[in-house]
Order: sequence, then C-alpha cells, then structure tokens
Amino acid sequence: MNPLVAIREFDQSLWLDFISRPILIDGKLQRRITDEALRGVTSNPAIFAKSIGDSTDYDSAIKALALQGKTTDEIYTSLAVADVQQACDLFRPLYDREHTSSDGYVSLEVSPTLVNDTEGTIEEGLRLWKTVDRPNVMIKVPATLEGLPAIRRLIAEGVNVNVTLIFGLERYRLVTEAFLAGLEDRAQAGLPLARIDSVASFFLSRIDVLIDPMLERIAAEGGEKGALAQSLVGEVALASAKLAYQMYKEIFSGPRWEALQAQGAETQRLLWASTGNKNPKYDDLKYVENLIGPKTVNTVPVETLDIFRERGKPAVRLEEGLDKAREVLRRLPELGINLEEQTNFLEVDGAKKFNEPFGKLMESIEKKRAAALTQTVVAQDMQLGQYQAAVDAKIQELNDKNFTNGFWDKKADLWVQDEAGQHSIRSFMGWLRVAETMVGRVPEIEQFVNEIKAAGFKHVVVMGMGGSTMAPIVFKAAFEQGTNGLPMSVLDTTDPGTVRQIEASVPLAETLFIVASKSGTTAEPLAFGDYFYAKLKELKGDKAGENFVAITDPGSKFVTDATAAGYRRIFLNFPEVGGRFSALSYFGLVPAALYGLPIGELLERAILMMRACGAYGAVETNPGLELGAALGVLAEQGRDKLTLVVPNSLADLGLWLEQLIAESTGKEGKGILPVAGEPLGDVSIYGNDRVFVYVGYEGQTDADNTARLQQLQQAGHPVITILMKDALDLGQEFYRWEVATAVASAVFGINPFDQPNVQAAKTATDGLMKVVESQGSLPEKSQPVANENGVTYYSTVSGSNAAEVLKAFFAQARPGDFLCLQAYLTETPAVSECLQELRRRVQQALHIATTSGYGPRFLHSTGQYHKGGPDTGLFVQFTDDNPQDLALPGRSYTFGTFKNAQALGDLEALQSYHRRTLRVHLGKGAEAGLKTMLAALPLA
Ligand SMILES: O=P(O)(O)OC[C@H]1O[C@](O)(CO)[C@@H](O)[C@@H]1O
Ligand SMILES: O=C[C@H](O)[C@H](O)COP(=O)(O)O
Repeated sequence: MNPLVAIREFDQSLWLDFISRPILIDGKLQRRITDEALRGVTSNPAIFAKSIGDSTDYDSAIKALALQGKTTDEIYTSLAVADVQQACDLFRPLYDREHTSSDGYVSLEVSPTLVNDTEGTIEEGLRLWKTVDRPNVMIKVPATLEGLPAIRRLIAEGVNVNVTLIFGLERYRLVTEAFLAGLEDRAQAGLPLARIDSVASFFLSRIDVLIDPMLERIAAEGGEKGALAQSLVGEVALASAKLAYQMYKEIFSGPRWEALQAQGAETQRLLWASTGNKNPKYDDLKYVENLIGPKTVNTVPVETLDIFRERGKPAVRLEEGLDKAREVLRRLPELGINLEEQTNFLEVDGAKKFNEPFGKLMESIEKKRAAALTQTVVAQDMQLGQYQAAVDAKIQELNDKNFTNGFWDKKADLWVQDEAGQHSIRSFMGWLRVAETMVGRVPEIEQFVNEIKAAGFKHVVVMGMGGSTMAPIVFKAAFEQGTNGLPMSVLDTTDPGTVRQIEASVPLAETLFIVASKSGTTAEPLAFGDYFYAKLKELKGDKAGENFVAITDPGSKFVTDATAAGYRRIFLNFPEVGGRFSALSYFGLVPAALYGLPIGELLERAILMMRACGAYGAVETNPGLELGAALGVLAEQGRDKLTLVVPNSLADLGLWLEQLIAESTGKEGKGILPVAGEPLGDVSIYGNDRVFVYVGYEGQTDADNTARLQQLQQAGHPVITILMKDALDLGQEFYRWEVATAVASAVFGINPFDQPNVQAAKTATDGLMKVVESQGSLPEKSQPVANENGVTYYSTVSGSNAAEVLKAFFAQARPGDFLCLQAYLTETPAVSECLQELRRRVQQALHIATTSGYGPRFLHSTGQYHKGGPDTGLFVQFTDDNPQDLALPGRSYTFGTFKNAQALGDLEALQSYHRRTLRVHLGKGAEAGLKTMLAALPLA
C-alpha cells in the first residue's frame, strides 16, 4: 500500500506544506487528495513569496488588481485568498465528510509584520476569516507572547486557528492555555464549540539546525562533556516533539478538558512543522517517520512527501524512547545550552525568516503594480465631421451632471424616470464589476478545464441562445484554439440540419456539452440539452450527466433539473448580469478557458478599460462615455445605422455587437441598428443614415477597407476607428461597447437592460406550439401571393408572379429604411453567399442598409429592434422544408416544426407591429430556392 495512504491506519494526517496556483489548477493537489489521502494544506509567507514572487503565474491577476487601484498589500491578500479559497474548495468534500477528525483544512497566515502586534493580529485574523469565507480555512497566528491573547480571542470568535512558530515546551503549554481559555470564553458566551478547530504547529528541523552545531562544537572538545554532546546531536527536536505529545495527552484529559469536550470541543492537535530535513547527514524522513502517532498532523514539503511515498515505513513511533527524550532535555543544561533561550531566539529568527522573503515578495508585486499602471487602453479615433459639435455639447452636458459618478453609483434616473424602469436598471448593473469578481474565479475555471482534459474529453459544444453563446462564437472566430484547449462548437439554432452537422462532427462520448442559459427557461437550449442528453444516455446510461455542464443563474428550475440529471458541474452566474452583458462572466469565460484562451489576460484588458471608464475614480477622458454619447447623438440626428467594418477574423464580433446594441437600444420606436457583414461599397450607395465603425488590428493593413472608409469620411460620413493590439483586447472591447451601449441608451432615455418586444415572438411561438401539440402540425394561416419554380411568396403586397411581388415589396423602401434578411435555414457558405448577393443588389439599387441573420439566433438579438425599434424595416423571411428534420426526444414535434413555429411566430409578431414583411418559402433546397428567387428579383 502507498505509505501516504497507509499512515492513516495510525491516525496521523499528512498535510502539504505548500501552495501555488499551478498545483491548484493542473489537478496535482486534487490527485494528492484523491489518490494519496492528503488531508490539508499549510501556507506561510515564505511559501507565497516563492509561489508568487518567483514566478509569472500570477502576473495577469497582479496587473488586473493593480488596475483596480489596489495597493500592494491588497494585491497580495487577494492572490493568497483566491488560492486558499480554491484549495479549501478542493478539500471541502473531505471536510464535510469527516465530522470529528478535524481534517480538510487550508491555513493562511496573518502578515509576518504583525508578529508582535496583538490587536493587529486579531483584526487581520478576523478580516482574513471573513474574506476567505470558507469553514475549512485556518488562520495562522504566531505563538509569540503577543500572539497568545490574539489566539484566545480568535478561538472565542469561532475562528479556526493554526498556531505557528512554536519551538519550545513552555510556550507550547501557553498555547494550549490560550486555546482552552478561548473555548471557555466562547462557552461562557453561550456559543457552540463544535468544529472550532485548532492545531499547534511545533517547528522541528529548525531546532536541530540551531542546536546541532553547538553540540558538535562541544563534542569536538572531547572528554565527558564531549561524549554527552555527541550523544545528543540530532536528538533535541525529536525529544521536544515526543514530550510535547505527552503534554498534549495530559492537557487534553481531566475535568477541565472534559467539561469542554462535553460541549462538543475538539482537541487542539499537535502539528509537526518544519519537517523537511535540512541536514544532509540525516535521513530525509527523520521528522516524518519518527513522529507518527494518533491524533497528530504532519505538514510536509512536496519533496519529503514524495520521498515518503517511495520508501516511507509508517508505524507508531511517537511514544517510543520517551525516557531517552526526557534525558536529552534534562542533560542539555549540563552542556551550558539553555533550550528556552535558544527557542526564544528561534522565534525571533522565525519571524525574520518569514519577514525577509515577504518583504521581497512585496517589492516584486510593487514593481509589477507600477508597470501595470503605465498601460493605456486602445484609442478610439472619432472623425465625426459636422456632428462633432453636437457630440461635444452632449459630452459637456453629461459631464455637467456628473454622469460618470452617477453611472457608477447606478443612478437609474440617468436613464428613465419611472420607478419600475429604474428598479430594473439598478438590478442589472452587475456587469459593471463582474470582471473584478471573475479575476478571483480564474483558478477555479482553469482547474475545471484541467479536470475536463484529464477526464479524456476531446471536444466542447456550447449550446444556448443570444448572450449566452455570443462570446464563445466571437472567441472561436478571433482566436486559434489555444495549445492547452479543446476544439469547440457552438449550437445556437433549432435548425435540424445544423444539429445534425454538429452531432456528426464530434466524438459524442468524449464531448462536453455546456447548456448555457441565464434564465434556465429558454426553450432552445433546453431542447438542445434534452436532445444530446438522450444521445449520451444511449451511450453511457446513468453516467450521461458526466458529459454535461450548466451555466445558469442560481435558483432556476434548470438548476434542479440539471442536478437531478447528474450534470458534472453547474456554474452559477450572477442574477444582476444580463445575457448580452455577460461576455466577461462564466458565460464567456468558461468556454474561452476550455478553448485554451488565457482568460486572466482577457480580464486584465477588460479591467484596463473599466479603469479608463472611471470605475476607480476620476478620468480625463472616458472612452465608453465618449463613444456612447457619440452614437446616441448621431442616431438622434438620423445616423442610426452603425455599420461595422472588420477584418475577416473579427466577422463574428458583429454578431455580439448586434445583440448588445440592437437588443439594448431598439425599443420605444428608437434605437441604433447594427449593420454587420455588409461589404463596403462605393460612396454613392450609402444614404445619410450611416455611421461607420472600423474595428481591426494595429499594424495590420486592410487596404481596401481603409481606402473606402477614407472616401466615406471625406464624403461627410462619421467614421470611428478602433485598432486593437491583438485579439486579447476583445476583453477591452466587450467592456467599451457595454458602457457605450448603456450611455447611448441614456441619451435616448430608455432602459438598456430589458427586451420588451422579444416576448411578442415567444408568445406567438408558444401559441403555435400548443396547436402543434394538440393537432399534430402547424396551422397554415396565410395564402401565398405567388408560387413559381418551387418557391412560394407570402406578403401583403400583390403581383401575379414572383418578379411582380418582389418589385412591389421593394417599392415600399424609403430613404433611411433597412432590409432585414431572416434565414431560418441551415447556415452554409453557399446559402450565406446567396444572402450576401441579395444584400448587394438591394443596396446597389435602393441605397438602403441591409442586415442578415440566421433564425432563430437573431430572435434573441436583433429581433428586439425589429419589433421595438423604428418602423423602418423591410423584412424578408426565408424558410425551407427542413429536408433533414430530426425528432426531439420526449416531445411530439421535431426540431423542424419547432423552428417553423419560431419563424411563423416572429412573422405574426412583426405583422402585429405592422412591419412590412415578405415570407419566401424555398421548398426542398435552400440554396437552389435562393438562386431561383435571385433570378426573379427585378433589381439590377
Ligand atoms: O440565457 P437565456 O436566459 O437562455 O436567454 C438567452 C437570450 O434570450 C434573451 O433573453 C432574449 O431573447 C436574450 O437577451 C438572451 O441573451
Ligand atoms: O506550517 C508550517 C510551516 O509552514 C513550515 O513547516 C515551515 O518549515 P521550514 O522550517 O522548512 O520553513
């Protein structure tokens, strides 16, 4: 048997005397817990100095915290607390399982600068206890004379305490006294004593390191004293430990202790510390093998633990040779060695040994902190021409009313005046600070990624709608898969052809399915989850849940259902972060990390932008405010089509921006229409309703677009340019655009965080699905106006053939209108190209803006603007026969019927808002049908 496991037979617990972010993340600590019976972790300032100060593992977190305006001390505490929390969580199952054995603890020490400061220690001990906020943390407090009252007080307060830096027996007795007195104080206050845990850390190797050379010097002098000295070399530490254990047994027995025990108190176990051998002449396991005994702990450095695993011989030895131990300590004074004096020296020296590396660590954090503060955000160049004056006036107006402060204080009257609207705004401002929260969650997510890879997963499918999947779509297009990542697919459509494609392209049994839904009630992700769960059930039976992860808000029914289905993990997001503002929460970051992206750096960049937007106090220029004010003013002056121009790799940023901007601003007949994916054309084809935004990369030539944008600017169109350093700057862009969208909404006087008109389509779809459930199929409500070459046209315009219908439909276009293509089709390059061709021809002929989206994706995005924004849209909806339809398990309808109901439901909703609509049913083949329609289109 592995000696690390066998030692448990003797009731000794091995803890690890080390912590670092990599071992938390890469699964090493978890493996030691699961496979090697590891039962706790201790840290100290020197350990953190090594983990944090001597590595780059914490750099992005340090920078992110620095940008938040944190001091060096605060940065250290945040890093240490995050690691300790993560380790506590890994030990939590053990801690919860073992009600009496007092294991599963992780220790965090108060600052070494407080070694002689009672009040400071109490204050910091309580603060760390609250901040770590885990029942299985132990706060480490030095056993100095000033530390003793602090230990008593913390125990009385219910804090678990690891008493550190104990070197001598007399001090050990005082430590137990402080512990007992603390428990008694607590009992007197009528407070419970159960699970107030404490260990007394007796430091060993350092004793021999100090005393041995003294003994060796005397031994060298020879004679009787020399012989005595020689016999004591290497014995003093072990003798101290053995006698301390005898004291432990005596103190934790008898009436005083029994009174406390009767109230549920646990003993303060002895913990052997400083057990890494420092003398090459000794066996490396000297301070491990010789100190095994019941109800003790040994905290062991990594190397010693590994040696013990290889050749350790566990057996109870702690009570062997007690007479000799007494003899050793009794005879020491004969040699002129006063052990108490020496241990007092060790205490002072011990404090120094923690203080020095800690000081260096602080210096290294300080350097990194200062460097972080010199970083600047990616600039935005705004060429607004004739609109500049109006935008400047708006910025002035916002500054006059102290907008930035009000914004950060969530003053909802900056947006709307009704109480319900203001309440909704205040409840959805969590995105402002979610990046800060997520900095502390990076280790947890990265550890999860390692767990998934270790479990043998080969692919990830993220399933959800709108804001719950937009960020992963952007990441996948903007980044290569990271070297440590897994391939990722995103499913955000009920189109059966697409579901089939994804199913065929992944190794099902080795695929991790993430069901991402904030509300946990959105019909599509629940259907995707059910579909793939049924598939996995066929393959893995009751273990199907291992392949499923949920990201959702706490308390939803989905949480209950996913738990019942045995999902391997449920990430609980934040109710105060809305879907389209969730890119920098678990929704964006869990998929990003699985795909292999450095999420710490993404957050760091986001926080840089938070800083620039005034999150931490006054700013000279606020990019989010400026951009939002400009977009708001431009839209109010008729420039309401935000035309996004990007290099290919950023094409999908358009999807994210579309959702953010359209769903936030498109309401009450107002709004900004994002126009993405429209190829830039000649100046002559644009109306006066555009603002062009170029988002690209610094130093990357995009000659065609640049030249055209210059011409557009010269022709009087506003042009905004943002050049990122690299794709990680998307962290900044998410944040910039979120602020800008919120600010533009304030300019319009609307609530950016609701989507009142999305529901209209959902309600209509629900009604239709009820008909399907009762009658077996969708009702055919309207009659076609034309049917030609297998393509059928439905509209309120009339005409005797396809060309006439199309002509009449497009004849309704007025300046400032837009064409909206809604494709409820399988997304393929050929279909997309046909849709682009249609856009090009309409743009050329009518000079109106054109947008295009696949359904039902856009329903959770631009769908809000279509119904809630101004009545300027001409909507062309495409459907087909769903040639590759697919059954939905446990339901009476197929994916295809579901999708048709969504299309029909949205059409009904659009018509109820009197929008101009044309439905084109393409028959069996979408591509062929589109070509047929294009052939009939009477536009050049
Ligand atoms: O994450 P959920 O709750 O499933 O919602 C998905 C999407 O649907 C909407 O609520 C509205 O369509 C979006 O705002 C949201 O991102
Ligand atoms: O908690 C215990 C201490 O971290 C540790 O054992 C100190 O050991 P050292 O003497 O090797 O520094």
